[in-house]
Amino acid sequence: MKVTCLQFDIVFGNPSANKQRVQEEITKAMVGAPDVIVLPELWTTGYDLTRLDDIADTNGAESQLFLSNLAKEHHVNIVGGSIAKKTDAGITNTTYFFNRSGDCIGEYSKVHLFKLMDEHLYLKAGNTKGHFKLDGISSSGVICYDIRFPEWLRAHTTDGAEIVFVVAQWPLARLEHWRTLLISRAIENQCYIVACNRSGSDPNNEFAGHSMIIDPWGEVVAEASKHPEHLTATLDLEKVPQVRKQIPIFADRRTDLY
Ligand SMILES: O=C(O)CCC(=O)C(=O)O
Repeated sequence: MKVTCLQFDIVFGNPSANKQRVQEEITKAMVGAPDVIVLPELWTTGYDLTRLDDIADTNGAESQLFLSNLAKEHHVNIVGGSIAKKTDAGITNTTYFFNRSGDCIGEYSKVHLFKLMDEHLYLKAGNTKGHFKLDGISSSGVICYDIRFPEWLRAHTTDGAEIVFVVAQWPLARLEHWRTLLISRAIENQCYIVACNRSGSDPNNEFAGHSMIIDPWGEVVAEASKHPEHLTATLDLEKVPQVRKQIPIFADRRTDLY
């Protein structure tokens, strides 16, 4: 399974400019014939939280249609980063997953809101897991700050996830946390981690880039620079059962104690 993360700079508070950008980036990325394209967190609006009421996508409908059409047109699976989804219950930071036919095969709203970037003041937390099947492979998607909660990713891998996609706007100031947390989540869950971060900056933060693809042994298969780029790697999914057999941590867990 060949995966490409689209790491790019996001235009602050400008969904139409960002959509145009994503359309161009996906067209460019398809030259390498990936099976899966991954976008970063809040890629339509950026962290323009004070204006979300005006620029969030009602029911996520426009973003879903946009991504579904791209998936269909390019015959590619898309892990749709995340967008600000507005409903009567409030605004959530929501990711959608699409198969090659353009069907939406899953949806996940960030469950851990990041207070350091004021998310709790503008967003509502989700309450469900982010599972989906990608070309038959059990996969999950989580969002940025979620990676600081090992029990949340564990809950996905004990349900069977073999690939965990992470979409993010992770600041440069904590780049080493990003790298260490992602590698740890891969080692402890013996799964592939495919993590797509943005690059560039907004009025409040400079972002780290450094999208990463990590195998179930914790080896970094590919890592981007700080700058906009497409990060591609081929996942060898045989490695998941191999590593899980070699060190059987799922069987050895003491669920009677914790
Ligand atoms: O946990 C962190 O340091 C960064 C998290 C973050 O930027 C986010 O969740 O958007």
